[in-house]
Amino acid sequence: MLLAHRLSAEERDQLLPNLRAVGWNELEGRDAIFKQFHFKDFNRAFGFMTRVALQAEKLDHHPEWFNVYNKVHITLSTHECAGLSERDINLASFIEQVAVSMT
Ligand SMILES: C[C@H](O)[C@H](O)[C@H]1CNC2=NC(N)=NC(=O)C2=N1
Repeated sequence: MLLAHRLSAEERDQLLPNLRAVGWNELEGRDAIFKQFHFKDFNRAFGFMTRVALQAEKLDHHPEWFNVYNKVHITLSTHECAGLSERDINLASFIEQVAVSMT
């Protein structure tokens, strides 16, 4: 896989507004993005996680996440570059598509 690089200020200005608009935010104190999802019940939440997990494995890019019942909290960051890379943006975009289809 291509080496990941931390997004530049210009790249962030270009790529983050779409994700901010749907609830993703940059963390303070860590170069990562975060969003909380709420579903109707555990089945929906876990179905969502299953679909994201399979894609994450395919991309070899995995979410840090927390689930209880119908809540899923997700943090995305790239270890290789110790921060936010295009891989996180791509995975977040995929996650959004799945979430829309599950709510
Ligand atoms: C060796 C392998 O490419 C790395 O461990 C992958 C696996 N999944 C990963 N997931 C995330 N979110 N960030 C990474 O840097 C990462 N690295």
